Amino acid sequence: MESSNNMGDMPVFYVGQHESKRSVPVSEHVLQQAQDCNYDMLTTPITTSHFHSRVLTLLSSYQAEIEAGTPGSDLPMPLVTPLTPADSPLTPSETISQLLAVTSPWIDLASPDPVIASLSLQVFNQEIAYAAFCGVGNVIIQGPSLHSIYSGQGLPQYARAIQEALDVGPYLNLQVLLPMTGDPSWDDSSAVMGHLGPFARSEYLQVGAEEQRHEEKPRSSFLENKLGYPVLSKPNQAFIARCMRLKTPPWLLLSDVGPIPGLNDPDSLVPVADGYLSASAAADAGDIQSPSPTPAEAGRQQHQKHTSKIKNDPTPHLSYIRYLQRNQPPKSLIERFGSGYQDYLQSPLQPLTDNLESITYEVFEKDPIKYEWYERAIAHALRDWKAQDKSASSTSGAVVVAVVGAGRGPLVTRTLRASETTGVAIEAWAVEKNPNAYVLLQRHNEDTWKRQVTVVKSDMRAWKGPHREDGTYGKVDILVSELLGSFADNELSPECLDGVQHVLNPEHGISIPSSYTAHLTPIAAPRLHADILHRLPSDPQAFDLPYVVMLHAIDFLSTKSPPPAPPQEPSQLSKKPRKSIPSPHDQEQPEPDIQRAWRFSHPLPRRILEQSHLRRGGSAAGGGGGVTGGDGANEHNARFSRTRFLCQSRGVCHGLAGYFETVLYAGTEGKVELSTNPVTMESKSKDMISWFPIFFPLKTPMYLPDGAEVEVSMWRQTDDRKVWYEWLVEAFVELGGRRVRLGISEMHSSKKSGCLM
Ligand SMILES: C[S@@+](CC[C@H](N)C(=O)[O-])C[C@H]1O[C@@H](n2cnc3c(N)ncnc32)[C@H](O)[C@@H]1O
Repeated sequence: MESSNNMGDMPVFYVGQHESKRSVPVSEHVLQQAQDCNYDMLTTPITTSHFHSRVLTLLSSYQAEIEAGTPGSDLPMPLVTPLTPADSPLTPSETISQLLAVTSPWIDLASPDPVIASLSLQVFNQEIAYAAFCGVGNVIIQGPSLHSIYSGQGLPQYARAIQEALDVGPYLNLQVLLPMTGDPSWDDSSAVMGHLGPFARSEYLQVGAEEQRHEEKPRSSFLENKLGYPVLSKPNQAFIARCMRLKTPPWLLLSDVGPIPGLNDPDSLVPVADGYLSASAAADAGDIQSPSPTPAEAGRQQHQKHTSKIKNDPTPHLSYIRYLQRNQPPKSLIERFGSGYQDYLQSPLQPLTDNLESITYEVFEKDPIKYEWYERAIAHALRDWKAQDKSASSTSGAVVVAVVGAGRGPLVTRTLRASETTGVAIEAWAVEKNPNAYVLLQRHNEDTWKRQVTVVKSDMRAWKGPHREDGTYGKVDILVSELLGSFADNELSPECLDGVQHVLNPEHGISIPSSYTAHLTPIAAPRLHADILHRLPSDPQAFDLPYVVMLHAIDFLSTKSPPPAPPQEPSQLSKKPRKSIPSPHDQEQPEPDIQRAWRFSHPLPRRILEQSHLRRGGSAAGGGGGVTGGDGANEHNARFSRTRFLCQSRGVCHGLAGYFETVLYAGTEGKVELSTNPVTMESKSKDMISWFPIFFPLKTPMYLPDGAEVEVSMWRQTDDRKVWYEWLVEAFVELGGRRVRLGISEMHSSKKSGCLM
């Protein structure tokens, strides 16, 4: 279920109330009372217990005939006659669209017994049709039992029923309820009186199926803290926090947490669950794990005081949820900046072939970290240069610094500032090939840089270096560039920097960045897959392209920590720590296994560039040509990696998430680094917003069972005219001590839409 609110900095929670045995029909008065108590919505059953009894009577007469000896083959299917007024509390009204209608939880659409399945389907269809007729917008449907999910038995029947319901009520939103447990023995039907499931005849049940069903205590997600207050475990809090940061956050439904207070006495004053808990409840609400440090007597007193407070709160579960809402951490910078971009697929920029618009530069320049870190790196490099007494390339003795690919000039400003703060004199150059940005660079030089910079309009690969008065060209001591894409090298930084390396001081020259690495991990991303699938008819290459995307509704398939432990007793919860991604709002996310694919560093060793020049010339000494075409002059920038990931829990792989890290400068004062890798971004460049991750999709999603191993082959290919990526995913399992390949993806290739050099 998704709300369409426009979120500000704090998530908004829409909270509904559900009673599985609601005794009164939901009238306008009931709805008003619920809203006065701070619920946003209510559920209503579509049919009554009268209808339920009618269906049970029908079933028992059928079974009586069978027991009396009539062969089942002689009997027609029992037919549920149309609804009567006594069968449903619903009627078309003004308020109906504000209600969530619930289909009967006592049917079993997936039953292996054809009679039970038929009765269930008849009930379900009548309910759906009547709810749609009354003008209901949202219908909640009990999901198939976990037993059917795990055995696969009856699931197609269930799925077909849902498909039919979508035809019967084309304007209905159907929400399928699924338990948050992975225990297949959990039998939800045993908790519902008069459920049709257990009436299935034994000849239709698979051997052992009955034994697998255990009587279950009614379960609750809520735990009691030491003061008796209902609270959620840390993992559940983290799950809610994560969901509430989605572009369209889900609604929350509190199920069987007590009736709506004050219904019998309209004049009574009911306290509103405003999210301000009593001091003691609040102190404890978020921390059910801490042992009570108070002496027994004091604890007893406090408990008594608190119990009376809970008694005075008629909706403690709602109060707690509102408390969580009030205490959600504000959105991080990247979340605020990227809101609206979640799971929105974009084509990667190609700043080498295309000339960027001013607005694109403006977006880059909003990053509060990237430029700051560059300034630090430049300042470190200048201090080291001075301290190590290196000779500079200028005639004046100033260190020559060139920003290549200067855009609108933010890195030039930072370079000048680094010189000022370190007191190291520099000669500043700015090189840019975009003619429009060049206009702004010149204007900046006049207006803000006091003509301290020499601005050059040139492709950096064609730039001969600082032009001297005597007509010669000098060298550059520090070459500053920012040509990185979401997968590090995908905007052709290696090719551009190779092309400008000839201007670098061959002895002491420094490149900022000095190196960068690409990283990847397999992910489940059904929403992205569906989006790309929709594009396929108009773009047959849609699965052969990487996309830049702010990944949101995804799961990391390979994590470093063990899979979630089974539910623990509240008293055990303090023994948690698993390693987790240090994110302010989601401490419980296990750390994904994100592996390095490859690395580039600058400047390149002299001999590698020399060989490249030889190959470009096409001479015999340059070899027999490139393996993917051309003369192979750029082949030193081709890469291949094979990485292996263990996926503890089953899932579906829809593709690969890609990230990068870069060392801007590593010197005597340590390293200055940037990272978009979720594992290291907090420690290396927290709050950096310039880059979203990259996504390499798989055309055919790959099912992975528990414990599967995923092997990713990734290539960076080049034919001297362009650069492209190829990727292939394989899945393996251990069977009887042997490693068996379970599946292999197509070979994906972005060659047709490669990045032009
Ligand atoms: C990602 S933008 C960075 C701009 C700016 N340095 C910043 O950080 O805001 C890369 C810039 O490099 C320029 N560029 C890319 N390849 C280039 C090349 N071969 N020669 C000169 N400029 C280039 C692009 O036009 C663009 O302005």
